[in-house]
Amino acid sequence: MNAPTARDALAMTEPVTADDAPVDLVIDRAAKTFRTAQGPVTALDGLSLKVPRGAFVALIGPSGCGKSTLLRMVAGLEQPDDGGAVLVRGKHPEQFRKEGELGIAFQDPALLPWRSVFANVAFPLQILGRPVARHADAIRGLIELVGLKGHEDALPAELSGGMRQRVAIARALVTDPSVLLLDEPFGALDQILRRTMNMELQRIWAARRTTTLLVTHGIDEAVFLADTVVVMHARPGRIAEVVTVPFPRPRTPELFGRPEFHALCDRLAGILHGEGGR
Ligand SMILES: Nc1ncnc2c1ncn2[C@@H]1O[C@H](COP(=O)(O)OP(=O)(O)OP(=O)(O)O)[C@@H](O)[C@H]1O
Repeated sequence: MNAPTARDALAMTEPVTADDAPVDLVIDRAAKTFRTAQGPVTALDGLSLKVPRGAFVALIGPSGCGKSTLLRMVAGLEQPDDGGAVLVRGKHPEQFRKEGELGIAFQDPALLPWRSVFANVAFPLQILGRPVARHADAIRGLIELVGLKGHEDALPAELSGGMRQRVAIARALVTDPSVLLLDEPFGALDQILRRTMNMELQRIWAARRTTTLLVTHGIDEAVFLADTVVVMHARPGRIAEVVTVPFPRPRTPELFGRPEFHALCDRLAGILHGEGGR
């Protein structure tokens, strides 16, 4: 494993936003090399990052740079190699997840087809052994929050792709998690629906201020939603630059057309393609 770069060290020592919020997520020299039949594949190479409570952080980078591996580590689904560590609110991620403190939504909403919207949203509570009946009002409130009021009894097959993603987001929030992990949650949606979902996600995040880590291929989506964009490079996966997004909230769709928005997207694209971006 290589030593962390100066940039990684900077990202490690400074939270990704400037305020004094407590740190929710500490990623310390996280490295991951997979042993495959074709030889070792280094997905992550000593990546360090701190995320303060309530922040919205987007991870962008080329395919294969280790974004999903990193998210899976934060979810406790993958262990960092020796020498690295991930802590969520001071706890091991797996413990944090098992306590229902982590909400997770991936590109495939993976709803249970025989269960209604209500029952799908309730599912993580059942896994944790919590009584659904006692949380029924909260579940209905979440379904309303994601804009699906009136669809509580619908089956996944009766919903559009965007509606299914909203169910997945409601399900990720049902345990009232402290940290939300989203891996390309809108990747399968068309551009118009994606923008709508970006607005929805901003509204949901503003209502709850859950610390959020979003993996996306969409530079515009990252800039629209995040306080901070972490740009990664591939082979091996590491941080290229941590960029603060200066636009005030709430952000409206009109931001997508503004010159300063395009300028920041261009800068990020430059960093992604190794042009420095400054
Ligand atoms: N379980 C695994 N076994 C072997 N190699 C793996 C495994 N998981 C990931 N990799 C490899 O690690 C590297 C990083 O994969 P990862 O899925 O984290 O990248 P990514 O940035 O999320 O990619 P994408 O944007 O295409 O989803 C890739 O080269 C991938 O092939």
